[in-house]
Amino acid sequence: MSPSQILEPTPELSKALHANVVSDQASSSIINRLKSKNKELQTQSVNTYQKFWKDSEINNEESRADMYKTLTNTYYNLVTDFYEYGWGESFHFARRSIGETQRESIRRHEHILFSAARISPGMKVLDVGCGVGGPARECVRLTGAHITGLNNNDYQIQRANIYAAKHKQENFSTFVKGDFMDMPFEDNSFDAVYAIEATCHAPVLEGVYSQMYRVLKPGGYFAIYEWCLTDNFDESNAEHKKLALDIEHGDGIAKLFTAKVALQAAKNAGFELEIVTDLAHETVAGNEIPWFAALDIGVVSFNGIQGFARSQVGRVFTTNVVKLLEKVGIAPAGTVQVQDVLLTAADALVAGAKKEIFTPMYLIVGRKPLN
Ligand SMILES: CC(C)=CCC[C@@H](C)[C@H]1CC[C@H]2C3=C(CC[C@]12C)[C@@]1(C)CC[C@H](O)C[C@@H]1CC3
Repeated sequence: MSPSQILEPTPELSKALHANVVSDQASSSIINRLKSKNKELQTQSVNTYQKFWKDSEINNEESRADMYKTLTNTYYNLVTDFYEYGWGESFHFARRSIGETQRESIRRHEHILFSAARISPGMKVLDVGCGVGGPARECVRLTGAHITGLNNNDYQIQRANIYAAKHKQENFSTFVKGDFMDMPFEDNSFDAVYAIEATCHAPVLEGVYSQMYRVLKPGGYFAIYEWCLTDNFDESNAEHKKLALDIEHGDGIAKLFTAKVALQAAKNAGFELEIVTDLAHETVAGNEIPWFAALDIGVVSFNGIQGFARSQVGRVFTTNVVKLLEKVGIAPAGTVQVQDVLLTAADALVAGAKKEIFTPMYLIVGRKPLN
């Protein structure tokens, strides 16, 4: 396969691929969304994504890093509908306390970060890698700040705008298309910047953190949840390497970095660090249920569609429905592969968490010096 066979995830492609979906309402079902895709383009997008990981000249770390925009953008063109179906509007994990619902825990995890970033009413805040805007909408509700969501994926931006309209938040949020390694904003333009499980898509962490530093006003706060390999990760251990690769493949990540690299990158970017901790390994009352439990549910769950989708029976059910839809021509060819990629992600994330070699919540909070 040659890179010339790559289908670039341009705005035109996004329009053609999801044409009927974006004009649809916020809550259209996954079956309707799959039905509305441009089948040919969806199949070519699946093939493009898989080239980064299967037999092809771009199946290597260097190509994935060089082509991180194509890799991650294509990934989100394929998985966004599945994420919303099986997870919700906030694409991140959270620790849970006994009696707390999944949705409550997700919100609480966001509140922890908003409060660490000292976000208050009227502030101008940047959400880097905002997904379909779930955390941004919660930040508006909680703090009364104005949020700019930066995202390089056109489809997610369109979804975020649909949700903003549904929640009557158009005056409190703006969603901007752009690359977080080269942000389309002036220096010193935001009062606070945060990123939730998004900067792991960068080919170089220092690159994205330096951009966050540049656009932040002096004295402003930077707060992130980073996906990292922990100190237990052993580069020479084949099982560890395979898990890291499966997480990368399953989650659209060019390369996972260690917590040490992330910490050094934040220092090099210029931040004065105030909090650095792995929340996955913090034993604090109120967080009895680990983050990965949401993907390790057991045989079956009747806790809403999303709980069911994540259970063993739900996973098999979804795979079989997608197979059937693909067979009868309702879903584009390749959709089963997308579900498979996601199941690879789920298994590798849970295994990586249990071996304590991976965390999705390495918390780094810092400040841009006043002078
Ligand atoms: C990729 C990054 C940096 C963040 C996203 C984290 C999570 C929201 C996703 C990671 C694995 C995903 C899976 C699903 C939803 C979103 C994630 C938890 C599904 C439950 C969606 C429905 C599918 O049928 C199964 C998926 C398993 C993995």
